[in-house]
Amino acid sequence: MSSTQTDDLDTLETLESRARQRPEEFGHNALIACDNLVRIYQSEGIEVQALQGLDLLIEAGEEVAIIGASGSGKSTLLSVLSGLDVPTAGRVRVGPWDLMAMTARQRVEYRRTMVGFVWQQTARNLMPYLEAAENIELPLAMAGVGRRARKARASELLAMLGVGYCAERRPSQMSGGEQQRVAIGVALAASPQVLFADEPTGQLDTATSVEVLESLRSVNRELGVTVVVVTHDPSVSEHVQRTVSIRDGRTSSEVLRRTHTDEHGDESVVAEEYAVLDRAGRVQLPREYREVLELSDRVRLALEQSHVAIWPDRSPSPAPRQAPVPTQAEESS
Ligand SMILES: Nc1ncnc2c1ncn2[C@@H]1O[C@H](COP(=O)(O)OP(=O)(O)OP(=O)(O)O)[C@@H](O)[C@H]1O
Repeated sequence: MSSTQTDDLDTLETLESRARQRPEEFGHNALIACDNLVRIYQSEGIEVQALQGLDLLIEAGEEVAIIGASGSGKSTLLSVLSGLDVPTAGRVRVGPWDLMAMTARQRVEYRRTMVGFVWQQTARNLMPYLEAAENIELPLAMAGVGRRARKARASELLAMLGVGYCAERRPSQMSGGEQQRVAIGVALAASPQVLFADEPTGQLDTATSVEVLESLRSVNRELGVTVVVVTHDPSVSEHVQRTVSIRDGRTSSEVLRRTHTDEHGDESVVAEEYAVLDRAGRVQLPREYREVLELSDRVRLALEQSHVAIWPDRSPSPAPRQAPVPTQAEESS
């Protein structure tokens, strides 16, 4: 066999083995991966697109707030992530669970073991006729955990959440903030990897809200649980490392808070805002920017050394470095 033939065979084998390999899934390292999620509701013959191709990756151990105006799609996203609703299209995975392909039984198992929930309405979180410790013990009893282990888990969680003194109180004997902190304990009873909180401070005053948010932070730091808070309240972002904004059913921007140490060793928290670039290269420009520069329909793009510039269509032509905007055929090639 000539060397050219051998080379050809090698190439064929390489090609075949490459074809057999599955392409790496979007966000395969993330704990939560939403890939191009679409959720369309049909209501009286009218279609509402609540999620319009939403991409979101959350790593294990993160503490994330998802914020957005009313109608932006937050509750829809939370229903999907909590296994209550199935999206119309796209992919969604939480840990090993493919939420698009779960059976009804798997859905129950997922909700019982993988994730915990805290809802806005305190009445939805706690049994009114049970004491705080009994509320935490209830899901453990249902899972067959022995009495002594249940009691130990309840007092450990109540102490960590700073409400050990409420152990023998019923919900009606506790403040709204205390009830929500006990609710966090109930959500954590079965040691889930992820805690979802839907407007957990919606019914609380500012000072009490801060206490509840600090409790969520200690859950994240001390137990390593990934915490996802969904809210319309932008001030929540001051209490979490990462805030993802949803607009029109898509992630639009993110704020990351990092601790910065200066040359004197003094620490300060720096918050930086980022726009989200989706997998197709789309960026949503903030409305304020669009309004100030009257950007609409068509804009000019230019590739600079370290950034991309955007001009309104009516402005004079930018410098010759202007990047050619690829045609659709070029983009998809
Ligand atoms: N079951 C449903 N049937 C029809 N339309 C729905 C349904 N649920 C939500 N929608 C619509 O989908 C869009 C997104 O709603 P969603 O509740 O997810 O937003 P949200 O950001 O959680 O709002 P809010 O903060 O007010 O709860 C809205 O236009 C809403 O009217």
